[in-house]
Amino acid sequence: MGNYFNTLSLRDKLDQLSKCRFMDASEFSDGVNALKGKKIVIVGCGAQGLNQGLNMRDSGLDISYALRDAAISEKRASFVNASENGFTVGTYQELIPSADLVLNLTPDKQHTNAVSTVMPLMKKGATLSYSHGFNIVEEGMQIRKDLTVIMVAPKSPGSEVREEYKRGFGVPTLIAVHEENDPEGKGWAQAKAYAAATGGDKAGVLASSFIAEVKSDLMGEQTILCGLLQTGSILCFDKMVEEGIDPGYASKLIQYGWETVTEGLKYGGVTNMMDRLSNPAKIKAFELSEELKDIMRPLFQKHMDDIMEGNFSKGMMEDWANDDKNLLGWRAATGETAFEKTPAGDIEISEQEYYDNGVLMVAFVRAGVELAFEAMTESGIIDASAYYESLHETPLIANTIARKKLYEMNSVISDTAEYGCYLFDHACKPLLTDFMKNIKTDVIGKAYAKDNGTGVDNAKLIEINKVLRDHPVEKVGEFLRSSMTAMKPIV
Ligand SMILES: NC(=O)C1=CN([C@@H]2O[C@H](COP(=O)(O)OP(=O)(O)OC[C@H]3O[C@@H](n4cnc5c(N)ncnc54)[C@H](OP(=O)(O)O)[C@@H]3O)[C@@H](O)[C@H]2O)C=CC1
Ligand SMILES: CC[C@](O)(C(C)=O)C(=O)O
Ligand SMILES: [Mg+2]
Ligand SMILES: [Mg+2]
Repeated sequence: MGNYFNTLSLRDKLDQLSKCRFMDASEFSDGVNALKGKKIVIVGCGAQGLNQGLNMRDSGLDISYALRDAAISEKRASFVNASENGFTVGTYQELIPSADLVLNLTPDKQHTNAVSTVMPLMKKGATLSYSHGFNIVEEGMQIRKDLTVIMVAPKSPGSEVREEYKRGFGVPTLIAVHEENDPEGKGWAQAKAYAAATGGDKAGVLASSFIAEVKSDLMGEQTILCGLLQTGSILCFDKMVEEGIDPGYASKLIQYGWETVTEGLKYGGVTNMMDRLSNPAKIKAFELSEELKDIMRPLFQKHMDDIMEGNFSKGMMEDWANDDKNLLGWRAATGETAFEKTPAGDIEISEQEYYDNGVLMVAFVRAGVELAFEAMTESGIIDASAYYESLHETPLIANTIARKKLYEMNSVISDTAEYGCYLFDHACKPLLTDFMKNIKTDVIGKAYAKDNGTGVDNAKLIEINKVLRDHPVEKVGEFLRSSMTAMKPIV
């Protein structure tokens, strides 16, 4: 075993990275039929395992959970989650041999161990599925040649996979078939049915590759999705308190502010989010985000390069082998931040006030979305995938912060994402020290002056609007959102 991506020629690498086709709704006309009546066994009942299973059962499929013996005998959270939701739960020996489709939804760190244990028990010709391709791409896991290997990767935390499904919508999903494991040619039909069963087809599905999924997923989660939201939360909170804003107000503005401003993003892209500001505030947010882009661009590019070259996965696997020393230290430090420890105050903040008093947060979101999108597409990742990984998923992660701050975000996302989030955050905060020295409460904590004495420079405003609307993330976003007809408001 070794890094599979690094064994490929440059030509093959580029070919795999560019595999990403937006699927037409008509390709899902067969719904879940390819899996109807099949025995589907999920290994692991955590963030993705439980929520995907609930959606798939509601879509009419036969779902049960195979858990480790100790999880059953000790009645661990996974056992309680599955059994209290009325699913059949059994040991590997009891459930895996008769399974037609096994969903490996254990943490990535455990994949080699879990797959090595489960694979010998799988019947000939069965299918093994992943929701993230790290084990295949970064670790080079080899799967028995009679087994079909597919991937159905929701571009969302597990909790939101369920919430969006209950709203009658879904989350964008990447599907793939491992080319080395499709002996019966049934992989694509099963992956499509699985994506339909989780509701993914309502939001948009990309027919992609394991490689394209891994490289884009790691980049999104480390930078804009989790890393930058963590950095932005901590810096904005500390600044407000330093400048005399009531800590309860500051805490609330951030905890719920990301969710509110990124709801505007989800509906109408960066353009709509920025349009929610007054014209003077929009000009200010644009200027701040341009500055942020210049400062943070090298860091975004470094993360993309490290992911592509395998340096990121190597470093994280070294931490796995070192009992997660870095991860656990970073997790503890996050729990000690003032933002995390200050409860949101019992103060009414209107939807518009989140925008008006959160100009810097809007600037962070615009800068992060555009930088992540640019770094991904410059490295060969297709624009639709980069859009889902940057712009569309940011509000889904923001929803988790609204529930219980950074603790909730970092608990709900995968261990891989959590590691990358801290790695980015620890590199990003020092980079922004000088930038933050010039920040005052006019852009975070209080409303930006409607007219700061100079009025609005029309020519400048027109130019800014053009720059925002002409960014490639806005172009592809307009196309992808046109098929999201079932999207429902959250805020
Ligand atoms: N978190 C998310 O929202 C997303 C995750 N993904 C991907 O989905 C997959 C699952 O991630 P996630 O849902 O976060 O995982 P979780 O950490 O939530 O999964 C925990 C589950 O895995 C079980 N488990 C842990 N170790 C082992 C092991 N060695 N053998 C068998 N079972 C084990 C646990 O059972 P036990 O009770 O026995 O400990 C528990 O049921 C990953 O590939 C991840 O990258 C993709 C998109 C988003
Ligand atoms: C954002 C992190 C993620 O990739 C996800 C929820 O999509 C993960 O691995 O948790
Ligand atoms: Mg992801
Ligand atoms: Mg991930």
